[in-house]
Amino acid sequence: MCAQELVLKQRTQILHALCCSGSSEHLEQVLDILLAQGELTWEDYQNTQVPVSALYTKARHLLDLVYTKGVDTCRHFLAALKQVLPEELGEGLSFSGCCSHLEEKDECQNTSAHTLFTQRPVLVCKLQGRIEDVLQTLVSSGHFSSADCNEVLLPLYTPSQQARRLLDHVRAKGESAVNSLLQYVQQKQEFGSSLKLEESSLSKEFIRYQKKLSSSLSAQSCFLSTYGRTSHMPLDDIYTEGLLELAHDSADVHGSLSLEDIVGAVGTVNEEADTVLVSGEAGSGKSTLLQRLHLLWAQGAALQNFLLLFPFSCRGLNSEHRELSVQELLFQHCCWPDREQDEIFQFIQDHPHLILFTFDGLDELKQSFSDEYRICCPTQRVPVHILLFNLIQGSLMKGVQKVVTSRPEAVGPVLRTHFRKEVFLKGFSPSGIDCFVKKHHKDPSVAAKVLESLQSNTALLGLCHSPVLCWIVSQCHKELLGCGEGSPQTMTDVYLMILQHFLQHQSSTKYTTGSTWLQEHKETVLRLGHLAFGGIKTSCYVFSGTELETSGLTEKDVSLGFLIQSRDLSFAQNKCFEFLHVTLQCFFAALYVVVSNNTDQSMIQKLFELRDMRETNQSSICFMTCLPSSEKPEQASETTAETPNLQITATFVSGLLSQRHQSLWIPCCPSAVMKKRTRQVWRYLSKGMQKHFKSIPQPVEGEKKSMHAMPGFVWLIKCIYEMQESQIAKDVMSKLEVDHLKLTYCNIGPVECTALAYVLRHLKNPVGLQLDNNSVGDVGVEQLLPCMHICNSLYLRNNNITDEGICKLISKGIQCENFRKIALFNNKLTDACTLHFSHLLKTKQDFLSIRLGNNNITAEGAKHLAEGLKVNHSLQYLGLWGNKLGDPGAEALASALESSNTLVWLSLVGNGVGSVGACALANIIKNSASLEELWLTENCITRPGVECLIEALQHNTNVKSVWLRNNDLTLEEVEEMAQREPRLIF
Ligand SMILES: Nc1ncnc2c1ncn2[C@@H]1O[C@H](COP(=O)(O)OP(=O)(O)OP(=O)(O)O)[C@@H](O)[C@H]1O
Repeated sequence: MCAQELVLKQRTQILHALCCSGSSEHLEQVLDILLAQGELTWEDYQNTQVPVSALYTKARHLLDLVYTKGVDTCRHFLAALKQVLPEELGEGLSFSGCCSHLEEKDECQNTSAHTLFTQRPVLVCKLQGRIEDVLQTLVSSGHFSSADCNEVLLPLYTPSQQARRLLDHVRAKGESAVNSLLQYVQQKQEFGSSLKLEESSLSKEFIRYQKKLSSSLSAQSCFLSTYGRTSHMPLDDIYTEGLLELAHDSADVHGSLSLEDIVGAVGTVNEEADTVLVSGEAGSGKSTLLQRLHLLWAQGAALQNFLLLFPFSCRGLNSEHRELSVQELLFQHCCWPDREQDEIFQFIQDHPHLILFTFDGLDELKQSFSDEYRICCPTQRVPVHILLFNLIQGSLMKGVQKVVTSRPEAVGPVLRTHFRKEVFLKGFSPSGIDCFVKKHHKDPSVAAKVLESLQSNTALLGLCHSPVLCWIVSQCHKELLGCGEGSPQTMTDVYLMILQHFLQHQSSTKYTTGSTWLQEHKETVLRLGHLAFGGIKTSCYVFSGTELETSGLTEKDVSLGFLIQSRDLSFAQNKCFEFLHVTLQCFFAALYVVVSNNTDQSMIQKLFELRDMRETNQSSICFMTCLPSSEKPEQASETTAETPNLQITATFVSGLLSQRHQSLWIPCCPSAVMKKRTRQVWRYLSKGMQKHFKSIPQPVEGEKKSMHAMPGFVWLIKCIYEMQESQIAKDVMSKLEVDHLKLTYCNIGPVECTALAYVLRHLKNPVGLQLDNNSVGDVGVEQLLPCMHICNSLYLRNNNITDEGICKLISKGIQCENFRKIALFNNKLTDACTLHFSHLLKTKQDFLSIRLGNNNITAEGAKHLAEGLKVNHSLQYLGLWGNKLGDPGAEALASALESSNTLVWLSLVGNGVGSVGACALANIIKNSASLEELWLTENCITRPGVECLIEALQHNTNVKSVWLRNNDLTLEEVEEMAQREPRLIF
């Protein structure tokens, strides 16, 4: 069949292929090609591109046109179509044979204006992303006015349409303007020879490259590395959703974010920035989350608006010592295009919004962030960390979206200004732990036993919110289920369990007592410890064969499974190794510090004093000053990225020196040395705490003495907890004299709650404990119970607490003499919790304040509360704003409180109580001798409701204000009533 017949026969399919996307882009590309080939004249082009015509009309016009022009034009048309829509044509349309006899038209016209035609498709592609620059050149050369520029830049045009309008305008301006444009193009090095590029080869090569990149990503990310040699666990089988929250409150998000939300618009705080930060503690699952994103993209299951995804690991980038350009970075570190490298890179530059870069573990990068050295040229070669910083800031490859992961401590204020938003990864939720354990153990009876043992050991359950610890616990289920009374309580216990698990897995001997297994493997542990410690000191997480040899590691040591082969270093010539997880490296480093006879005595001092340096905000690296200069990393410009791992190491040192583990060391180490090391750690912890307490400012007269904890405080209490030495907790805490302890926004989860309770229970005097805006959760609440007796007030705003947590909290609180106030707004409470509060009110006749704002309490809950309020003679403050009490709820509360002689403050803001509710509440005003403030803002109250309140106020001089803002009243009503009763606040 000839081309002309084909155009006629397949008219419907061709029309559909050109227009079904709704965008005119495909049609315009075909027109560009035909214009370039001289198959269409400028007049033909203009007749087709009549601005007011619909897309289908234009396409039909083109089909008619090429048909009437004859078989040759039809052949060129079909070839152009195939070039623009190769995929489409593979499926629906077949033109085989008809495009094969294309002959290049020998054009001998040689004017510049003619070049605009012949090169049109390439110029359209190349000019995108540079339009403003070109326009500036044309304005400077006097060829364009600002009105011309505005016409080109009309916002309704897509970037490619802007490029076409630019070419058309330039053509209309004459030869000189055309020359000026072509000169501009020639000057740009990257245009050069690529002007001769065949568009068809780019699209084909691009698709080939995309496939290569996605299959390599799929291969890299389909298994989890922690399962290393023990088993191959497909990510799809084990991946469990973690808790993802925005760092900044956002009205449009409640609860956890989805993976796609990470790159979505939700929670954006800086519109100008292209980089999203995912931050989370060690082992919270940041790398795994990125791995999941990569896999989903490669499988075509998510992020499909990105055509290319380039994954980087900062750990891998540390080993790149060459200077690279962006192009080299992308192609050499991620995926090499077999052909058309420059064109593919040009495409990336021209379509930044279709590209995603991910950078895992910014905290592991040896150089700290600095924005001193700015570059914007993608072909400029610079050290890789400078490339990285410029990409993050957006001075390079503006518009490309980037996702960066890091521990929170490693991100300083300057770097933070470059983020579009920050998302916290908070590890597993309680149901996540459940789900993970069930996925890990295919045998449901084993999973059930593991979960049961976690429920009976809530300290361990708290630890399992961290995915890496949940993995260890699941991996060591045999040890866990067999350990009876000595079930792990601390992070150190859990890591000792995995140590024992791996060592015994390889050993033929079965040990019966704890001490023997370590003694047997002491040398191996020390060799691994030496390697780990050397790495932690210098922020090195990847080791060459030579480094393994220097630490004396044997093949057998390596085969134990603590070390795995690095996969980030595809460019490295030789095999490299890394620890299964960086926290395991910290653990081995700590083992080395504790057990080795060779460690410098001052090592412990350096580990613990590092803390002080950070607390006093000195960014110099104390620990590093002790190293030989060859081992020092570059001067940190902002934060010391390596500090978190030194801190974790120090925490493990505290745990390993605990009295509970002394029996492990007796056969390996002289006990005098161990005692000395223990005393040393004890001293530093004690000194650290005292220093912290001394920094508390003296209270202003009349105010309570309050301590706002610095992050170092949380770390110190975690070390004390790891030591499991109640004497040290007692010694330290007896010196703390404050009335209020504030730990808001301190990343307090269940693990930190365990440590807090461990030390706070030794305080001499009761305190107010403020833990607002953390991730305490029900498990954390349970962990706090041992220190409830010392809390006179507890503030737990925004902490994911449910009725279950409240049930435990109240049953303990009732027994605590000092406990008088509780604030729980913004949690997940429902009517079920009010039964417990009612019980509290009935039982504790000295309770002063209950604040339950922004939960899900309805009239039913109000009725339960009323039961308690009726018989309570102490409550002064009751806050229930932002619930759903309605008028029945208000009525129930009013009847319970009307005879209260203690209630001073009542807030029912935003509860839809209406006028009926307001009239009922007026009875409290009428009868109460204590009430001072009643808050009824946003309650749909109309005039009759306010009239009741006014009437009641005439009988009460004690009430100071009744807040009535945003109710259903007219301006005139407000004015009139405010005059009648000045205590009404509108
Ligand atoms: N979402 C998840 N589903 C299943 N397992 C997970 C998940 N997240 C983490 N894990 C387990 O925890 C281990 C540690 O997680 P990961 O390395 O991702 O943490 P990280 O936050 O990147 O740690 P670090 O900051 O120390 O590098 C993983 O190797 C895996 O075994």
